[in-house]
Amino acid sequence: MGEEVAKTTIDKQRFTDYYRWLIVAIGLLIALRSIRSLPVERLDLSLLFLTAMIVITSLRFAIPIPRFDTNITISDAFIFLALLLYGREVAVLLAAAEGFCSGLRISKSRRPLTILFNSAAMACSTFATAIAVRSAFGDTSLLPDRNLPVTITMLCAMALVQFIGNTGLVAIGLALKNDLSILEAWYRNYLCSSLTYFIGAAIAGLIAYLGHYVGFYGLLISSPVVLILYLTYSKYLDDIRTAAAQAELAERQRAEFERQRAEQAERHVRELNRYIAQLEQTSRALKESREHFRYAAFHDALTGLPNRALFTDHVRLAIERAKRRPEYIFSVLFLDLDRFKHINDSLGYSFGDKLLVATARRLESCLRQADTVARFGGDEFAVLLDGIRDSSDAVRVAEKIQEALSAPFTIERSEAFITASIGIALSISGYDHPDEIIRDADIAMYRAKEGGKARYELFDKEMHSRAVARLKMENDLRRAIERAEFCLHYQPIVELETGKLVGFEALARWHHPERGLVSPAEFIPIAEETGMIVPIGMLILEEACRQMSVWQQQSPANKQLAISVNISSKNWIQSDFVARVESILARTGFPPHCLKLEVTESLVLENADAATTVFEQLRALGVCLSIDDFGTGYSSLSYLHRFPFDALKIDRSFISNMGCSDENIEIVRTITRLAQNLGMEVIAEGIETMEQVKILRALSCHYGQGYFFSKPLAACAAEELIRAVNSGERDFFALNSPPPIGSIENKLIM
Ligand SMILES: Nc1nc2c(ncn2[C@@H]2O[C@@H]3COP(=O)(O)O[C@H]4[C@@H](O)[C@H](n5cnc6c(=O)[nH]c(N)nc65)O[C@@H]4COP(=O)(O)O[C@H]3[C@H]2O)c(=O)[nH]1
Repeated sequence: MGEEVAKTTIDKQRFTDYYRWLIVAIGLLIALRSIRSLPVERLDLSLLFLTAMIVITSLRFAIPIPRFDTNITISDAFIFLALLLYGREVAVLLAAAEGFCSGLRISKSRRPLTILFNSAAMACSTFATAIAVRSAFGDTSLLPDRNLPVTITMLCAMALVQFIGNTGLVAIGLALKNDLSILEAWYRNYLCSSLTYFIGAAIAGLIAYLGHYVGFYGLLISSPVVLILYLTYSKYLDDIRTAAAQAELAERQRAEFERQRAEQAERHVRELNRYIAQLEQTSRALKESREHFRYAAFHDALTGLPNRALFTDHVRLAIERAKRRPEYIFSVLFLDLDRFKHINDSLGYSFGDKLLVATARRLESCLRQADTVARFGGDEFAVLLDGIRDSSDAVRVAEKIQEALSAPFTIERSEAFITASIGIALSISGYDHPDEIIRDADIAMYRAKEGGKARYELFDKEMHSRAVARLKMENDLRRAIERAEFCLHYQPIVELETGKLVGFEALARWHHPERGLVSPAEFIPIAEETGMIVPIGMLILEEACRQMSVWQQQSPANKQLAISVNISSKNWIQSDFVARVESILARTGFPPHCLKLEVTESLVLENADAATTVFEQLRALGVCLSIDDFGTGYSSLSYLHRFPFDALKIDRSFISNMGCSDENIEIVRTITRLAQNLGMEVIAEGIETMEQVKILRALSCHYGQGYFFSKPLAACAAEELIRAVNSGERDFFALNSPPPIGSIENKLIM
């Protein structure tokens, strides 16, 4: 391929050279002919000057035309002048000379053929011009005699033929060399140079005309003016060139500036795009986190169920709908898993969490799409049944839930069984606020718990009244602590063998301003639930120790009287409980070994770890510990040896039933033996008959308390009892001896 191109190029060059040699040959012939016909008689000094001018100007001077790729060569003008003044032969020879000299000037390669071709082309074109002008206008030297339009036409014709002839010959050479059409080569390279020919012809015409009037020397004298004009024009061109260069430089600088600005703008756009991308990413992340937070704010993290806030919102919408459409009924079910704490304690919190998640899924499976199940926290769930017909629909769902939960849960290869207590509240009661219906469902759920758990209860107005009453009691209880409305009653504890008074059990009473004495069975559970038992328990303990200390000091016979005080687990799990007991003993001066703290077995088991530590510390103080209501718990016997108990109180239910069956007697016997084997004292509670005393004696039970000996007595009555026992006026086994009735209330100042 490369070789082919090279061959083609060589061929073209060869053809171009042939052509040039042809023109050189023609030009030579024309030149020879012109020499032969040269009008020697007309050769003068002016012609010599003209020849010198042509040689000098064609060698040296060419005036470039700004914006056009061509020059005005003054030598053209001198050739035209020679034609006008001396005729064809002189003009042809001078043209050949001019072509040769300008060839030397123009040709960069200085190739002889190029220089000769240039010379020959000038000779040929001048020859043709001379013939054409002569044919059209006759003798050219007659110029001054002609009128102006003819002169101008002739000069134009002269310029045109010379232009076409000269540029045409050169264009053919270029076309051959560059493989172009002649017209295209001519058009591209020489069209714009036509101007130089016309200007040359005009200058020649002008000089010839002036020469006619001022003569050769006049022209010679005026030539400095021409030179000045030339130099001025040349200077003018230099200025233009300088200005153009400056403009070009400015343009380049501007272009460079524009380029830099464009680059900067592009950089800015890129940076902006980057920022936009970052912003979009940040905005996406913010949106995601907003969604996440929104979800987290309204959902339970463990089960993914709606939380209380979202559930309340759904209930609010249901209430509004119920107000708009009276026939619309909805229901709220409040669920609490029974004994879930035991599952957590025994199988661990992680297991408990998984069980809650599984429970959530089972609850969902029991409901329709329109219903909402939420987790309120812990083991509490709530269900909103949307659009039901009546209470039977809600009951059916509650039963369905209980049935679904009754199937065993298999988690981590362990099986767990749970039940739920469910409270149901219906919208027909007319609610204004979501909290009200949720509260009522909660109340009903508590009722279900009280009723034995694993059941449901429908909320009714009576429950509400009870709840309101309970709330009132809570408030009253708070006030009771501030106003010290509590007092203690004391129930004697008797040695069964001898009938000797060994001590008392302190039992709290609340002296309510409106209701009179309130039983502890009523207010202690509320105090425990609300935490108010903590301050109440410590007040009672202090008062019991203070009172017993007073009685002990009244008589030497009383020195060994002990006091048993019920202590709630909420009290003894307080970190400073032991320290507080110690300070009470110090304040009241009561001997620690006469203080017996009674704890309930079920509460001990629920807090087994804390119990072990606290009980050992209490034992270290010298305080005795009794386990109360023994036998009512579910794992009574197994844990007895784990804790440092000094005494065991057999629950009243076993004692009162002893007369009914031998079985109960056997139970009491077993408990008594077990306690004695473990080195513990045994106290029977709730002795009401002599027969029970006899049985208990036969079973070797040490101590007893109950209405048979005395009801709990107010402090002054108990004091009277002590005095009567000490004086022998009172014998606990003498059935007819009048018991001091504990009707006198003793208001404590706490
Ligand atoms: N039917 C019958 N009842 C008898 C007989 N003998 C005694 N009782 C009653 O049985 C309860 C014995 O107290 P408890 O088992 O510790 O049971 C107590 C105890 O668990 C709790 N409690 C009483 N006072 C306090 C206290 O100060 N602190 C704490 N945490 N709980 C207390 O309240 C429960 C009830 O106390 P009370 O109403 O005083 O009821 C007392 C007492 O009056 C009897 O022969 N027959």
